[in-house]
Amino acid sequence: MAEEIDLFKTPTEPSFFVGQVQSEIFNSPDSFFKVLIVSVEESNFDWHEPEITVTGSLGDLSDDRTYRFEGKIVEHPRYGQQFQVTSYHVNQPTSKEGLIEFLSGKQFEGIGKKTAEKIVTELGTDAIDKIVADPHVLDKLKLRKVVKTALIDNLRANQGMDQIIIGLNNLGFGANLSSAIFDKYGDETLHIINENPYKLAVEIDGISFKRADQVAQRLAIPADDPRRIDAAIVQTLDDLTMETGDTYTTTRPLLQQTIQLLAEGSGGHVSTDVVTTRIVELEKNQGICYADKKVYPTALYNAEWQIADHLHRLLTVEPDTLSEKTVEKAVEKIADRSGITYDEIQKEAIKTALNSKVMLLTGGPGTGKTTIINGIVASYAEVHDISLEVDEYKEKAFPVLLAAPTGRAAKRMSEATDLPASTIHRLLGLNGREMPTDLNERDLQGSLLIIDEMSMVDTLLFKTLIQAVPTSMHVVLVGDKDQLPSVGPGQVFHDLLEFAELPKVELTNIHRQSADSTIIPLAHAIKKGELPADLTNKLPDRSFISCHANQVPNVIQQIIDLSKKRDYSADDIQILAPMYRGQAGIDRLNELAQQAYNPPTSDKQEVEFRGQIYRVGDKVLQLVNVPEKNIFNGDIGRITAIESSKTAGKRNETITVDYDDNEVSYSRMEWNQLRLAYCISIHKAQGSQFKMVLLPVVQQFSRMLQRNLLYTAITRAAEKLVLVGEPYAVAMSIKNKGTNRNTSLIDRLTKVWARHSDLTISLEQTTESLSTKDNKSSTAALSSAENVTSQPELLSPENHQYILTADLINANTIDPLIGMENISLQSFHQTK
Ligand SMILES: Nc1ncnc2c1ncn2[C@@H]1O[C@H](COP(=O)(O)OP(=O)(O)OP(=O)(O)O)[C@@H](O)[C@H]1O
Repeated sequence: MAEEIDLFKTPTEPSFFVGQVQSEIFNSPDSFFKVLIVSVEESNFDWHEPEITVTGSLGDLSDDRTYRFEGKIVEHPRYGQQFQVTSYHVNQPTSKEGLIEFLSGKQFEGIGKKTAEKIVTELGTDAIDKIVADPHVLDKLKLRKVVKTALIDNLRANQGMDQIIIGLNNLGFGANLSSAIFDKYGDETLHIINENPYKLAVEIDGISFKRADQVAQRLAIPADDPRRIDAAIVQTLDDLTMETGDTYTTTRPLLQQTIQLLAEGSGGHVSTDVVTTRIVELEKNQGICYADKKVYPTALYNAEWQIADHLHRLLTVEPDTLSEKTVEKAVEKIADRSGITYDEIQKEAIKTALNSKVMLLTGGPGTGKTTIINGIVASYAEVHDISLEVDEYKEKAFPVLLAAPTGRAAKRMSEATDLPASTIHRLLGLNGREMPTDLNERDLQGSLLIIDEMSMVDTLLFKTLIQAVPTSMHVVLVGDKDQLPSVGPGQVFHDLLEFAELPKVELTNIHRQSADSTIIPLAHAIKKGELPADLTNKLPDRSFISCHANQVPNVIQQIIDLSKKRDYSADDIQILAPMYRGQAGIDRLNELAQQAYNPPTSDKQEVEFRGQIYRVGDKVLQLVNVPEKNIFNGDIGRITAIESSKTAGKRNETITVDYDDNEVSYSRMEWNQLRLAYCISIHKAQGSQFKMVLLPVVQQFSRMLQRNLLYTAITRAAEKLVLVGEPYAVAMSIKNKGTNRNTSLIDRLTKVWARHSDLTISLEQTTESLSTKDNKSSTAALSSAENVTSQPELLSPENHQYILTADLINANTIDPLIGMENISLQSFHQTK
């Protein structure tokens, strides 16, 4: 990829030339970056060739028009002199007379000389650029609506997109971000940015508050502009919830960190008083939410209520009643057919699933979750007389929907059930890059939905999923409650299991024979907080190699060498670690394993990217969801080909990765989606299992050492587990139960259920009153029933703001470490 143009550098006198596009050498499919050959008809620099190579962010240029390109000549080490474009436009008249002539020409219907004159007098000789950048500049000219629309449309069709790309370029955005911004806002891009550049931080993935703040500085937006402060508050709140996994924070961290973020931004420091006032104002306009001394991002606040509402909606509709005998018979039949004797809890799980609209199923490793998913699907098909032959559903939707949060977990689910399974994102038609506000309802089709690896599902994704479930559908949520919670905010599965009203079953009997596995008993012991006496013993399927953190690389090296002799390939072994840095960290171990499994040779292509070497044959990890290419966060593949700048030229560099026969090609711009995968983080390994797991556990990781992290890592091992490091570190993590995340889901569920039972009582009273013709009490009962809303707000708005303000003042004054100026009581009293 060409280096992105940085227009923040002090501009020197720009060079320009005028010419027509002759041919296109490169056109990036994912951004506006292009390389063109353009004729040179006129230039203000020394150029003696008929053509020049042009690079930069460019729209689709037509080859029968003449353009004026501005920018600079750069010397490319391989391709020689090139013209790097910073701005370009159709070569149009620049004199007043020429422009009037142009605008009153045939192509602008309804504009005569007089109107054209009016436009040029009002807007100047750069009228066209101004109109394209922001059509609202025409408002003051009072043109007829049809004329105005035709003018704008015509100008935009010819150069609207170009102007937007240039505008974005001028604001310092390179080809990639420009493309993301243009995708979102289209023709309105520059207008929206001019009106509120901070929208970029809130709505475009990859643009931070600080970046938006830089743009705002160019637009001379003052430091204490409400748009700036609001954006900083929202970003701080999002950052805090992402860092902690909580769905809310409190006023103190919000106030402190917002002030800090503003001070670090290019706009500079803002007083506590002003920030306090904006927090109150933003809350009033529902940009953030405040309840019970907790501050929520609006999307998360709403999501927790919506999850509760939707679960209630599903559960209030009775499932088709199945007689106990029918269910019993079906389960027996399925057990016979599969040759399994279900234990009592397993039977109960299948029966509960058949008789409940929503059911939670949890259990540790080897307790039969997969077995029971199969049992539920088969029994469901049996009692409802449904065929599970996929071929029979060419015309209609398959009735059983199976999904998991990661591609690998979905694949395992599909292999275990012999039925189609997909990621939740794919099921919902999401691309994984949506902002919370984009996540709307999509009705699913089918009658039974089973989600596996439910502990990985976060609040926003679950809300999107559950709202797409039609009321007639049965839902079974399966997971292991003791595993790590989701990466995104919330601990949905944990909270749902805590809520008494939801049907649930916990599988507790371990069915994988302990003779086959001592890994499973180890996992169950850890789950209970016990340190097994045989932890450091050498057992057939697990061992513990004691060593200091500094020795970990050496020991891992030896294990790899030994395992290679025993025919374990890099695919069979997965090294897991909780941290990237340090001697026993992911980066170091990746380097070492790469050298061991895939050392450089003269015939193997390799490239360097961000300090890491990628070589043909390397095991790599996909870091984000790209459903269009059928690859998902956590997928592991192998590099099959590399086109480096040496072989294909810098513009065509690619890495090709094979993910189980799905070959995916990454242009250089997409290489940041990849990482070496010999060693991956425990979080990334969730939802996957590996033949052999190598797990360094050292005190160096202390901050990360927690029981559920260790438990998750250990349960990834299907056949062999080798722990490497300090036994004391294992003891430490078993002891450290960690803390639950702060969420309000249980509270929302409780309130929604209580509200509906109140409502039932109220309605019963109403019916009774009506039947006794007592109009007075029936009116009261009706109004109390109607008054119940999804998000009960018992306080008046004024009281609510008063409490928030008081809370903010408290947050500032109580903590002597904040070191901020004391808040004046002005805003407090104003609100009061
Ligand atoms: N009732 C049973 N009788 C005999 N074997 C069983 C029974 N239930 C499960 N198993 C067997 O126990 C093993 C573990 O079951 P299963 O894979 O369903 O558990 P799981 O909870 O999904 O495990 P993991 O989370 O480790 O994948 C399998 O080999 C399965 O066939």
